[in-house]
Amino acid sequence: MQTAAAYRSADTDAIIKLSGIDKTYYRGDEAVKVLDKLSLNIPNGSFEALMGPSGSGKSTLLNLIAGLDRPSAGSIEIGGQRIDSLTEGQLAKWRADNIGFIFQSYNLLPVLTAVENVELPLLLTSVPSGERRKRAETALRIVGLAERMNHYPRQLSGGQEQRVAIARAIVNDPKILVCDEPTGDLDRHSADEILKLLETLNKELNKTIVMVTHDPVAAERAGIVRRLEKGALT
Ligand SMILES: Nc1ncnc2c1ncn2[C@@H]1O[C@H](COP(=O)(O)OP(=O)(O)OP(=O)(O)O)[C@@H](O)[C@H]1O
Repeated sequence: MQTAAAYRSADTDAIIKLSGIDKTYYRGDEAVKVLDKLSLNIPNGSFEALMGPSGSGKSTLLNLIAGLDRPSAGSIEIGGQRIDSLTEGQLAKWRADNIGFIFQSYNLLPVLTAVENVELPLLLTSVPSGERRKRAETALRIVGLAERMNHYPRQLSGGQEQRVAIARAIVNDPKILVCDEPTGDLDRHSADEILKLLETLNKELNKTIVMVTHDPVAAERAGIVRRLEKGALT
C-alpha cells in the first residue's frame, strides 16, 4: 500500500510531458516552424490555460497533447506512455480511452438527441448498449442537463449545447480534457457557467484540463496560465 506522502507525490506527478518538441508545417516547398524546442510538464489534476497571440501555435500544441497530430521532433509522454511513436490505429484507440475533446463549436449531430449525442463515443468501445445509455445519462446529470436528455440540439441554448458536448467528452471517463476556446461562442453568463463546470470536473472528478483561450476571464479560472509566443513558451 502507498503511504500518504507517496500517494500525494504520485498524484502531483506530471501526467503530460513534452520534451524538445518541434513542429514544422510545409506549404509546398516552404517550411513553417510553428513550435520550436518546446518542453512542458503538466501535473496530474491541474487546470491550465494556454494563451498567446493568434498564430502562436496554441491549437497545434493542444492537438499534439491530444494525439491528433504528431511532432516533427521530440517526445510526448502522457500518463507514462510515449504517444509520438504509436501507429495511427493505436493513437485513435489511445485518444478514445484517454482524451475528452471540447471545442468552440459544439459539434453535436443535429439529428440525434442530447443523450444519443453523448452516447456516440461509446459506440467505438465494447460497452454494451444498455450500459452505454446509463453512462450517457450519468454524464448528462453531471453537467446539469438531466431534464434535457431527449431534446435535440436545436431545442437547446448555446450554453446547454456546450454542456452536452462536455457530457460527451467525459462519458468515457478520460483523465484529460482538452478544450479549444470552449467559451468562444458564448455570452459572458453562459461562458461563466461553462467555466464553473470545468472547475468542478477538475476539482471533483480530478480531470486534468488544458484549455486554449483568448479570454482573460476564462484563463483566470485556471490554476496556471501559460503563454505561447512564436512557438515558444514565455
Ligand atoms: N495543417 C497546417 N498546415 C500548414 N500550416 C498550419 C497548419 N496548421 C496550422 N498552421 C499554421 O501554424 C501556425 C500556428 O497555428 P495554430 O492554429 O496552432 O495557432 P493558434 O495560436 O492556435 O492561433 P489562433 O489563436 O488564431 O487559433 C499558423 O501560422 C498556422 O497558419
